[in-house]
Amino acid sequence: MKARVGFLGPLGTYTHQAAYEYFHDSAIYHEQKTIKETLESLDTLDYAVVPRENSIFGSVIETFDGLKTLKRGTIQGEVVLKIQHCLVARRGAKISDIDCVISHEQALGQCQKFLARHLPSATTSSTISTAAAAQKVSKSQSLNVAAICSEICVTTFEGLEVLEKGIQDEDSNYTRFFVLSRNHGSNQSFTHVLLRITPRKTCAEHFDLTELLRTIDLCVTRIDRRPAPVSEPFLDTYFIEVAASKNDTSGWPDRLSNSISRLKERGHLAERIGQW
Ligand SMILES: O=C(O)C(=O)Cc1ccccc1
Repeated sequence: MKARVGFLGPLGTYTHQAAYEYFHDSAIYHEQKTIKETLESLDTLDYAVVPRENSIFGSVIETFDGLKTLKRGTIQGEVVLKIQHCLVARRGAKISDIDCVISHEQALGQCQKFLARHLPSATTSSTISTAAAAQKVSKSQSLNVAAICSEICVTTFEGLEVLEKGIQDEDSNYTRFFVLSRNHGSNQSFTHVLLRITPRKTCAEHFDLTELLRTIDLCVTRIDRRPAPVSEPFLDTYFIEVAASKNDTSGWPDRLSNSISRLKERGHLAERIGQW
């Protein structure tokens, strides 16, 4: 039976491309409206794919906000995609006609230099995804609005054409995506783990992040931080990615379990929300 995979839709998003890169024809793809809904789709689907971070614009906030309260599923893989953005408008529009550019905030952020140089007086407006922006331009009658999206959108939606290709601020533009699975996998040869940690409330003047990292005592490769889902002001949830070094794969699952136990002993909320 084919796996059922939820992704940030509609068809033509980069997340859709990342999902296809991972599952190819072995899956049936189910588009979801938002990143939050994509993560929640694990209630009924087997897998979900969401964007994690971009090499120009950084972490995808909605994804980490969704992971704060993830109820079902774990991260079991990642996909890295090279991203080439296009400026797309209704057929017949010229770049000088454009007074409004719409896209996902990540794509707008990755093309800031292009927009400042070529469309300095255009307004920008964010959409739920890049393909949602292309779909909106396709449905509109206006020649004054353009979307930033993948070239694929020109064949996915009617009446569109590419005004400019490769408009991202750096030629080298990559996005990492997480692949989540509804069921916990049995893969024992993982090299990456994502920990979700909400530190215990501290009476001290400052929360000591160095102490937290010392307690973990593993190779930390990424730290993301979002406000914790509690009413306490300035209490944060940390997403800490740890990786095994090449010559350290054998004992590392045990060292990881020990780290999590130590964190819990010190009163922190600590969970493993992915391993791949
Ligand atoms: O909107 C999309 O196409 C996405 O998949 C999110 C995104 C946006 C910009 C770069 C990478 C991922």
